[in-house]
Amino acid sequence: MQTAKDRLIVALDVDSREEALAIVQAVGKNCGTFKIGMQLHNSVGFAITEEIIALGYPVFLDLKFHDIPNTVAKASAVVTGKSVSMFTLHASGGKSMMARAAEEAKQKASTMNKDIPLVLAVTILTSMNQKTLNEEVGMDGSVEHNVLRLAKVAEEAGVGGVVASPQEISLIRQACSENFKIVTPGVRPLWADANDQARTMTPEEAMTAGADYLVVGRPITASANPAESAQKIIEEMEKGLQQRQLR
Ligand SMILES: O=C(O)c1cc(=O)[nH]c(=O)n1[C@@H]1O[C@H](COP(=O)(O)O)[C@@H](O)[C@H]1O
Repeated sequence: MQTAKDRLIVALDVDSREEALAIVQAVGKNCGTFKIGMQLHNSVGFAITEEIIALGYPVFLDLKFHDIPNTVAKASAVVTGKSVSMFTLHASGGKSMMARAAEEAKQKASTMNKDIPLVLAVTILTSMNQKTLNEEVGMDGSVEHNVLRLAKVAEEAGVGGVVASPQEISLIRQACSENFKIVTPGVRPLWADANDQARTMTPEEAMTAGADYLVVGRPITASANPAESAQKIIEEMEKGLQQRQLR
């Protein structure tokens, strides 16, 4: 059974190896996985993923692939070859793109005799609200309707889970199978700024609602004491897990 700590993913949204390793050193004991996104990866390349894995931490490589199926499938094999534990693609790339990526990750992991990474489909970014989605992106309907629709397509395509806001967890849980993973950014303790996140919940609320993993960046990495902030978040997550077990 995974503890609250195992379920906390800390986003290393910084520019350099040194800044990333300083966070790893500060909060390594207080989280389960480190997420490397386009900022850090595009600054220093795969070296930092390899270094953090070599230190013994699982890495979630969040490059949000969105391209034609063949390109995304081949990129999925590349990141699987780097032994990442999770990686992302955009659900809006379509079913065939997601299916090819999941298949390629499976095959690559099998040739390397390694665990298959958790392939995660990003539904609707947590920074988006209804107005942006409808008027700028041009998707009709509510955010919830679109998240649910994309989550169902992702599950049909054979990926392992989705990235969505905590506000959509219960809807996804009702519509998708129990072992389909839900990873939620947009998590904000009451003591932290929302920044550019639009659809948020507290760590306790997100865990109560049924999230498998929470992604937290700035409330930890930009705080005066990252280890203490991570520990406070874990305690809030524990309360949520207890609520969930009581249901
Ligand atoms: O795929 C993601 O991880 C992601 C999807 C999404 O919808 N919203 C979102 O915030 N994220 C990522 O989650 C992290 C959130 O960071 P903070 O807002 O600083 O907690 C960032 O690294 C984002 O890239």
